[in-house]
Amino acid sequence: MNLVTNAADIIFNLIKPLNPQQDTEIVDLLAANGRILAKPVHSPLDFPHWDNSAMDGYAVRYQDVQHSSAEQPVNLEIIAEIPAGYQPKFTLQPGQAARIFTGAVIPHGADTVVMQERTRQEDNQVFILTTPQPGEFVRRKASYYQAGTQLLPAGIKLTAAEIAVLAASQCPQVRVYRRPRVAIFSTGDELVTPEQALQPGQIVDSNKYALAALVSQIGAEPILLGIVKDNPEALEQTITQAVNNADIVISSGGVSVGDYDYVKKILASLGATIHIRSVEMRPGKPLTVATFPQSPIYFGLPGNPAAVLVTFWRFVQPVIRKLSGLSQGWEPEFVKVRSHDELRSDGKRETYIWGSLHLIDGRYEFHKAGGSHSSGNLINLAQTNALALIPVGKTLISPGEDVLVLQLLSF
Ligand SMILES: Nc1nc2c(c(=O)[nH]1)N[C@H]1C(S)=C(S)[C@@H](COP(=O)(O)OP(=O)(O)OC[C@H]3O[C@@H](n4cnc5c(N)ncnc54)[C@H](O)[C@@H]3O)O[C@H]1N2
Ligand code: MOO
Ligand SMILES: [Mg+2]
Repeated sequence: MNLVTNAADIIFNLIKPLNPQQDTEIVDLLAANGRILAKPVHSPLDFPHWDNSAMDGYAVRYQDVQHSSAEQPVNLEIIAEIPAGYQPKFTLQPGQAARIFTGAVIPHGADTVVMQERTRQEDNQVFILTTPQPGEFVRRKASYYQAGTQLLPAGIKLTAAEIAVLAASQCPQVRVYRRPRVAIFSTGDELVTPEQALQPGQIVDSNKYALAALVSQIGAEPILLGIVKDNPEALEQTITQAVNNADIVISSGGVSVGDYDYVKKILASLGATIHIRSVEMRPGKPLTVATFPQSPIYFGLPGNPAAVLVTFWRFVQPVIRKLSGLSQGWEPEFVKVRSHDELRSDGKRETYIWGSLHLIDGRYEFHKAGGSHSSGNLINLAQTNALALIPVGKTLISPGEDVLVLQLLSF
């Protein structure tokens, strides 16, 4: 049995990210939200594109106004007005000012803007009531970004700010990694779909829905292969179909030691290399991880619904994010917070307890979900957003004590 951290090392090292040459596609910027940039972007534009004003006011020559004050204001002749969107065609001479507005181009000769609240205008004269800083309120050409240098590196996730940057640099389309394809199926003779009437002993296949939501939430494409009976031939057929059509395969159920738990046997018979057979964690002990030559990775998640969610968050989510081309930040991140409740474990396996983080007086606090923490109980996982971790060897975390928590970020 592997410790959780050893299992994580083994699993995360199995993953090679998608190929930046072959595994990419071009998408419109409006469809790029959440996608991973596959190629660094360089822009031929400087930012700002030209010297421009940060304020509504007057463009002046600093030399003219360097001794100006409310008591002894310098007055300048207003020779022009420059709204945003126009290129001034004159050069400001000594003793002159130009009326200017935010975003408008600074005329030749001017080097400083005085905001209008610090001036007084009379006809075509402006009185400067303070001494500005040299260059004040001028947004200098190329001071934010220099044309030709790297604007955005490959391997980052595109969200609002990155998409705005790409739009501003006139990239209406962008090359991103394709979405990883993730095949999902559930195993078990007892499983039915939510539409089917339940017969005695049956249970709805909720794992499919949990996994489909998790996979799409992190930007991958779920391929839903349905319910497979606890039958070696059926399993063999579905596993073969899955590994030939996906980057990652996720099954749930059938990985423990029962007579109908066939997944490990079938994986071995199909020539897979099994890297993980069980992990010292609760829930999730019989987690099984294998690789096939034609597919990066197979996750046999334990069937219990809570085990599915916990093992997905701890192992599968980072794998999908690493595979998807994210160069940084794909690993699970634990934060230390105060526990509001008593948390208990038998101390034998690393234990994950679901609950939620609450902001109390500016500090996060972990609140354990009420109800049963059995790995068969799915109900109280609803509306949780964090998993608290009790390490091997520790049996109790008291209220007020620090605890490590995995935040269940949606993306
Ligand atoms: N003798 C032992 N028995 C068990 C052990 C053990 O070490 N020795 N481990 C237990 C642990 S821990 C877990 S976790 C489960 C894992 O079992 P399997 O992965 O073999 O899963 P199944 O037996 O097929 O199902 C377990 C449980 O989950 C329900 N289930 C299965 N699939 C779904 C689904 N798609 N949607 C909703 N619920 C599902 C299933 O009905 C069972 O109740 O093994 C323990 N046993
Ligand atoms: O690992 Mo199992 O999920 O504890 O019940
Ligand atoms: Mg079983």
